[in-house]
Amino acid sequence: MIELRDLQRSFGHGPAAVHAVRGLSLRVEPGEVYGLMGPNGAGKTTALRMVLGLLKPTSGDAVIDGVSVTENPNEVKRRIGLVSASAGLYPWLTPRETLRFFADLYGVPSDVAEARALDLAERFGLTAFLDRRCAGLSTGQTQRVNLARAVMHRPPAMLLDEPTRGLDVVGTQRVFEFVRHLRDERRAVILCTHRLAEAERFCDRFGLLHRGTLRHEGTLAELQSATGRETLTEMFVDLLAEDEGFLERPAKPQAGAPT
Ligand SMILES: Nc1ncnc2c1ncn2[C@@H]1O[C@H](COP(=O)(O)OP(=O)(O)OP(=O)(O)O)[C@@H](O)[C@H]1O
Repeated sequence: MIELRDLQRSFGHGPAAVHAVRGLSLRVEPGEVYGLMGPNGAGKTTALRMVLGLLKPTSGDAVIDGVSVTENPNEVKRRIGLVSASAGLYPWLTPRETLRFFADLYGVPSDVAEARALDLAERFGLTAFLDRRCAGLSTGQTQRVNLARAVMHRPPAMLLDEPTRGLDVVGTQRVFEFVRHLRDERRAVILCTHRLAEAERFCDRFGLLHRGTLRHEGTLAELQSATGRETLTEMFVDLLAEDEGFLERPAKPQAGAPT
């Protein structure tokens, strides 16, 4: 289970301070895919970096599978798998070496790691290039290695930050199948993506983050009823229009008003 407890993070001090995350609390149960959605600059990556133990919260905490990130960041790292568009691979390693390297890093015994690497290579279609250097892999092949790498240590929690960035339709489809698989394996998943239509289909629940604050939370049906909008795209446009006032939006339908 992933639990964020009143997480806050500011950068800088005084009037110039950026309050990137302002009191974020949420819970993701095993087997649940939670879409943490928000426009650019909403605070998603900052929140994920705190959950991962890469950035110290100004206040608050995140608890992964019962372990507090502020008290025990190294134990938390063992319990989380990260897939990120910006995570590169070591170019001089092969995919097989990459999987073994990460297994080692997380303390997976080497005989288990060998069998697991072969199993994941099969599942993610890496077999044909398992012993080629990562430097020569395409974006799609690199992403497949990244997906396999993230689950080598079988973490109960998964964070996916823009996992489809730069991928074609087939690559995108593969990522969403991976998400479905993670749910079937009862992992707790947080997914951040700007692919709103896909997120609508694949996430069980959503948190709409704007300027560091969770503005709406719930299933798609709950969000639709809270916002009066049909799609996540329309909900996003409303959030942005609130700030910038430059978009002319049709008024939300009033309850009971003639249509
Ligand atoms: N190291 C930093 N120093 C100063 N400001 C930062 C730092 N990291 C993030 N910010 C600011 O915090 C705010 C939230 O950024 P963050 O990257 O978390 O947003 P995001 O929701 O992930 O956006 P995107 O969808 O564009 O990736 C932004 O205003 C950003 O400029």
